Amino acid sequence: MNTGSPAGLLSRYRRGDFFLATADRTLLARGVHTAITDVDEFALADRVGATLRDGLADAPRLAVGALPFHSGPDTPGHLVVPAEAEVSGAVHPHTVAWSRRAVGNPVDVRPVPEPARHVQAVASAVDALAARDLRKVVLARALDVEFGEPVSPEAVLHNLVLDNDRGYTFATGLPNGATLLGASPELLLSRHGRTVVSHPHAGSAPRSPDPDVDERNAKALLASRKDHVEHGVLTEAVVETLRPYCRRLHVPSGPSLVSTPTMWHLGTTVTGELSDPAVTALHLAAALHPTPAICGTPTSSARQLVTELETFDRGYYAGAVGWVDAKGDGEWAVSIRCAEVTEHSLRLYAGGGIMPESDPRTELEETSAKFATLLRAMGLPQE
Ligand SMILES: C=C(O[C@H]1C=CC=C(C(=O)O)[C@@H]1O)C(=O)O
Repeated sequence: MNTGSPAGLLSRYRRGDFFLATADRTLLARGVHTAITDVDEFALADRVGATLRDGLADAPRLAVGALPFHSGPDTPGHLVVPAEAEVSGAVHPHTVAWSRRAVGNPVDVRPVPEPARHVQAVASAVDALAARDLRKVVLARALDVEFGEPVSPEAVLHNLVLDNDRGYTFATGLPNGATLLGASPELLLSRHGRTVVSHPHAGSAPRSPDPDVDERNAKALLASRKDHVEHGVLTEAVVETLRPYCRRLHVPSGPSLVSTPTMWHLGTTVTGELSDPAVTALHLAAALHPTPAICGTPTSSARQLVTELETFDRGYYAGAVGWVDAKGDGEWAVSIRCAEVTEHSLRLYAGGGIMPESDPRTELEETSAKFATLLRAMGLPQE
């Protein structure tokens, strides 16, 4: 694998490439040596593992790509062994002097569904929680932004990197030719040797430009029983999934406050030591996905309710984006705070966890606040 300057990697990113910037690493992968798609995520992990282990004399020994929210013939898990890959240190120390890139003016911005319909869906979800014995469900909505001219994913990604000096800023090509790009705060799973880490996020409050309001929002989140229960459901599921794979697991006694430029969240860093070092990062990501951060509990009835109440297909939103190498190491972020980019348009996605106490209007506002990550990178005002 080649090394280059982190800023050089971002400037060389082009539509269709894979790019991931984290707190300590920048990865750019280009071209396709071998594409591997599968609707079964464990089969995908096995096939990718076998391809990488067999040795690739003429390609980097890693695979990059995306898992969808729900696999199907049109949205399979999709990984690529790239033709070339470059890795370097963190990009963020280099971005201070950069200026923003222009993205252009949209000709149309359309919520999907209409906000009033999302409010109704949240109210129906609250009723369904009790009727179907669900602890939590995550409902999302979309925002379609149309441009009169071809839109530049390079410019949006540049601005996302500039805005987000933490978390996981990514772009990846999808099997339908579109690009998924975003800046997620949430680590589904990383594996380095025997060490595995997951950083589940649930429980939200918007950031505010007014420091007093901002602090008040953070304190209210830390004190909110509803958000702690919502977060507890998630951490419990992550811990229960990882436990059989780990000979040691460290789980903090409670969540801590996590900030992004647009949101406050509750997050818990779960750290484990693998019993069997042959289990790859992609296999563990497949085991964890979909967590209650983006689906609900119990998983299958929550997923059923999502299908009934949402009016659009999530595609690769609320899936995972990342890489795995021949050793089985890798890093997978939950694909939230993201958009699917086609030639002339972006579809932005945002969701929120619905609990029995959820207020439909507040849940609508939470999704508006979450859209701000992408809207800001596009130079557009908050919805
Ligand atoms: C589902 C999303 O966020 C998840 C991650 C953090 C907090 C969340 C919440 O408080 O609802 C969501 O579980 C999204 O951004 O689309």
